[in-house]
Amino acid sequence: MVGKKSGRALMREEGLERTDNNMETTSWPQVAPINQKNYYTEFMKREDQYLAFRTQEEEARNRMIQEARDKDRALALGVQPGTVNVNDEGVAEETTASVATKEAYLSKLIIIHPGSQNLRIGLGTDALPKTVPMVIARKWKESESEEDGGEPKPKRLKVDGIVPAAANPEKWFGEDFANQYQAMCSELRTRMRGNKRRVLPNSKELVINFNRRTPYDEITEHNDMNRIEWTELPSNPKHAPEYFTGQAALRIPEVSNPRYKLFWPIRNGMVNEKDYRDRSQIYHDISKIFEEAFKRELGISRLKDLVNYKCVFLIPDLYERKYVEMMLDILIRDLGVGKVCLQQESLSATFGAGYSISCIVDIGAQKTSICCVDEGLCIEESRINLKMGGADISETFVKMMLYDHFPYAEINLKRRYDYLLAEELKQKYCSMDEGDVTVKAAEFHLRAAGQDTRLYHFKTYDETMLSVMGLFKPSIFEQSSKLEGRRTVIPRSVDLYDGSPNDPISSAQLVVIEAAGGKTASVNGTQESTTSLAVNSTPSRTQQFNLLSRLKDENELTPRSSVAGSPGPEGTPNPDRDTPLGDSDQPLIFRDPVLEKTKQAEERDKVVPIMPLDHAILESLSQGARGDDRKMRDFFGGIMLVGGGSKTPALLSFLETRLRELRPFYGKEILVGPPPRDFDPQVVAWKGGSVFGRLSPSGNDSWVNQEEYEKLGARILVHKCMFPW
Ligand SMILES: Nc1ncnc2c1ncn2[C@@H]1O[C@H](COP(=O)(O)OP(=O)(O)OP(=O)(O)O)[C@@H](O)[C@H]1O
Repeated sequence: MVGKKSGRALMREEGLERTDNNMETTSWPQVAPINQKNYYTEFMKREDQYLAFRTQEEEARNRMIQEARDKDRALALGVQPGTVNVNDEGVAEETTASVATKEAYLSKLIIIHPGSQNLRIGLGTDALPKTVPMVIARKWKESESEEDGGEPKPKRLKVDGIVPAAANPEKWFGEDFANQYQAMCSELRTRMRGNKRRVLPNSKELVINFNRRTPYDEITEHNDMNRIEWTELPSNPKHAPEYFTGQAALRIPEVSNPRYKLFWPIRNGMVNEKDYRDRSQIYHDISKIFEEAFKRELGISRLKDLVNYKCVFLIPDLYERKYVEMMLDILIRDLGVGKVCLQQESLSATFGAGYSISCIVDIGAQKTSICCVDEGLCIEESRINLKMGGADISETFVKMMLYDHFPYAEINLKRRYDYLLAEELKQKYCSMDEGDVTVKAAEFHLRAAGQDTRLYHFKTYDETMLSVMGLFKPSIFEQSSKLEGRRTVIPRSVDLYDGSPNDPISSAQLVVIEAAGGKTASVNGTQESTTSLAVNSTPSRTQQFNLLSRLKDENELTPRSSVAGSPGPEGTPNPDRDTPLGDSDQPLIFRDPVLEKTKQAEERDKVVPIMPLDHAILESLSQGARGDDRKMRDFFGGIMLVGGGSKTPALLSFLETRLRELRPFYGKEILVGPPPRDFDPQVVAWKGGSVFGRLSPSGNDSWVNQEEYEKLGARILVHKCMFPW
């Protein structure tokens, strides 16, 4: 029987071999293996397999059903619901019913724009947001001004162990500051002379002499018409509230019983790791600030009602993933908001202004962000985040005034009333108009809890302009503490699969960091040499993968710690590691991509990215235009300044002139403007969030609801963000 299989063999093949008692070995049905060559699967290939899309579809279906029901009900009542009627003059009018539905929708829409200094919050029905300080005061053993042995801000340097006497304030801030300040003064004088402005040689002396010898006047409390209402505490300290938020926190007397300390949970547009020791405290502080704002500013007294609300939340353009994840968790899980949608600040500012293409420069309190926006998208590579802003201007203004014998020599920005005073003086007197650089008389009231009001008279000269000029010469700003505590509380975000850092970074930001790395102070205050952080230095994922596979194929994987080309044990070259690959004579260097990315991220974290504002804008523009001259001209013609710092008088025209000087080729095409229609630059981004939130649910698919968040957490953002997550 050659060539013929036995019956038993056939049965074995089919799995039907029977035992001696003639029964099958298994009762399980035998499935023939499928041909792997024609293997095909639809797994994760259709939208309906993703929870995010499925939920959207379900919602759309439910909405349609609801609308049909509403329509039927309205027809039964004799009104035309949700339609547009054409009136006698042929003008389209929305019916009362549809307007009412819209109103109801907007009254359940919350827009939140948090900042380092201010929180802007409002409902969809509000024309403008409410602004509250983004601060919380908690019961503490000492107030912030008593910490560090009462070290004042700006810090007065000690000479031979003691702070120089008030008669010598020029020595308070060190030689470096003094030299820079003097250089800026003479530069300004030269510039003003060049612009045919009158410069009196003895202006500085006039100011110093006046400030040195003018005493203050005292006004008794009952004669002070504008006295401050301080936050009242119960006489029994045991009954004192655990915390205060917003304006009430700023108005707690310094030496209260019990003591309170102010915490600002956001710093430079990121989580404040300098003043906090653990993540949960930051989390709860932010949550409390939002909760109080919901109650006091929006009138939502019961948190459980928030489930019926939607929230548009504005995040920085160059956000940190951990920051965004924390905010989302606070809103959805801790506070119970029904739906949340994330929106980038610059994009939102263009929505608020109604521009389709623009370069947004947002000068806030502690950060200045720059980003080119084109057709509803932030151009990723153009995003820049500079760690400087209005707070630096305030501090530098105070330093310059003190240097020029400011009569209130004890000013300490860590004290609440002094911080508010500095803000007031800056906003009142600082300007970028050269015409304002004259000797001017000024005055202020110093109002501190428990003491009589003092009326100070003083004079200013060029301090008012030079402090703002710091935006163009940021080395005059105090940088030493800007990186304090960085990465001590919140670890860097890493990729779920390979563990490499995955916070977004842009080419423009890398250029800023590289430029700053060579000359700025690092965390420990020492000078660092420029580190190579250029975009091209990082191999792309495909390159890394190809290299790895080649290495694996050739069995040449070197251990992580050893690098090819480094000497062998006795300092001799290691032939195993120095083997050339293919035709190349170069030794193969295997770099662990994850390790390298981590190192680069660590290097970046050690540098304060500061750069003159005008140069940073040019860098962002060139990355945004990507070599397209027409785009470049469009961006140059639409530079919009927003944020509180942009309200400084004449800053726009000064910046415009600087940019035209730097790029004479584009000349008058360069236009720097405020938001249109006299919009407050501080709230234009919030307004854009409101515009975005008003889009009909079918036009906006970036809402994250509670159910999705419970199931997938922050991973849902991959499908929900309009920007790459
Ligand atoms: N009229 C004004 N002139 C000059 N500066 C002003 C004026 N009004 C507000 N500022 C400054 O603007 C800053 C606050 O701006 P803004 O509210 O945009 O900051 P933020 O959003 O809280 O901060 P960040 O953008 O850093 O997160 C403060 O430094 C404040 O002193």
